[in-house]
Amino acid sequence: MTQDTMTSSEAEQTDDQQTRPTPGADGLVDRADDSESETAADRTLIEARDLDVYYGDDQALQGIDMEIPEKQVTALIGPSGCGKSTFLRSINRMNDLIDIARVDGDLYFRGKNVYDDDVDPVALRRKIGMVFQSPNPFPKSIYDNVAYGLKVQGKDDDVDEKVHTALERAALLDEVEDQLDSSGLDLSGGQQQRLCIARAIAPDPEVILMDEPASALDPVATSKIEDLIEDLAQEYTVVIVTHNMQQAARISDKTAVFLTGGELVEFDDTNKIFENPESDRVEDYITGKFG
Ligand SMILES: Nc1ncnc2c1ncn2[C@@H]1O[C@H](COP(=O)(O)OP(=O)(O)OP(=O)(O)O)[C@@H](O)[C@H]1O
Repeated sequence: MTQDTMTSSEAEQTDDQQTRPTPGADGLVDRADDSESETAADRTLIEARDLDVYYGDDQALQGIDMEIPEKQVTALIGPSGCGKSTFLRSINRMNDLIDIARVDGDLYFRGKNVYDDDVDPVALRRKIGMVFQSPNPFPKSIYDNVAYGLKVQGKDDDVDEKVHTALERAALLDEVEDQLDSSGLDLSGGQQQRLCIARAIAPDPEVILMDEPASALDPVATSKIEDLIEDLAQEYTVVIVTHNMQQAARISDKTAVFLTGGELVEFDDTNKIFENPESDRVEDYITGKFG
C-alpha cells in the first residue's frame, strides 16, 4: 500500500512509527549517534507537555510545557514554593517516592514518555542522576562513595579507572588523590558536594539534575561548583534549580521562570530572560520587585 492509498489514520500511524524512537528492555531510548549534522544544543533531550503535579488535592505544577536542550545548562528559577524542585523531580520520577504526589501529562526523555508503564524508574535514574542541596556523602571512603553507584549497577569492570575519571570530571581528583581511603565526611562542604557530583557522574548518566547545589556553600566553594557545572555541560545535560539569579545568569544557557501557583511564565535563552523578558511579571521578579 502506498501513502496515497492509505486512510489518514493509517498514514499517521506509519509516520508515528517512523518518528518514534524504539525503546530498549528498560523502556528507554539509548543515546543517539553523535555523527548527526545538528549540534547537541539543537536537540531537545527532555520535553514536558501539559505536565501537572499534585500533592494530594494541592496542585504544585500547572500545565508545564518545556523543551530542554541536550548538553546545555538549563536553570529553573522563581520564588519559594513555585514548584521548581517538583519539576526537577518529575524528570527522573523522584516524585514517585512521595506517596501523595501524582503526575498528569507527559514528560519525554529522548522522545519516550518516562511515565509509560514499560519504563523502569531505576534505569531512568541511572540515565538521569541527581545532586541535592546539602552535600550528602555516604559515611564511607572517598573511593567507595564514587564506586558505590558502579557496584550497585554491577559495573564491576575498570572501577579504579572510572572512579578516577569521575573525580577528575568533578574537579576533585587533584585535592584527594592521596587520600582516597579517607572518609568522605572529612572533606570540606565544597569538596563534599564535588564528591557527590563525582558519585552522580560515575555511572555515566546523560543528565544531571541539581537542586540548589551551592546554596549551603561559601562563595569560593560556590564559584568552583559554578565553573564545574559549565564544564560538565560539555558532556552532560544539566538542569539546575537555583534561588540565586546571578548564578542562573552566569552559568545557564536557558532559563525557566516559574511563578507562584506552579506556573511556568517564561522559558527562553538566559540572556533574553535577564535582558529583555517578554512578561512584566518576569521583569518584576528578576529586578527584585517581588519574590
Ligand atoms: N512532599 C511534599 N508533600 C506535600 N507538598 C509538597 C511536597 N513537596 C512540595 N510540596 C508543595 O508543593 C509546592 C511546590 O514545592 P517545591 O518544593 O517544588 O517548590 P520550590 O519552588 O522548589 O520551593 P523552594 O524554592 O522553597 O525549594 C509547595 O506548595 C510545597 O509546599
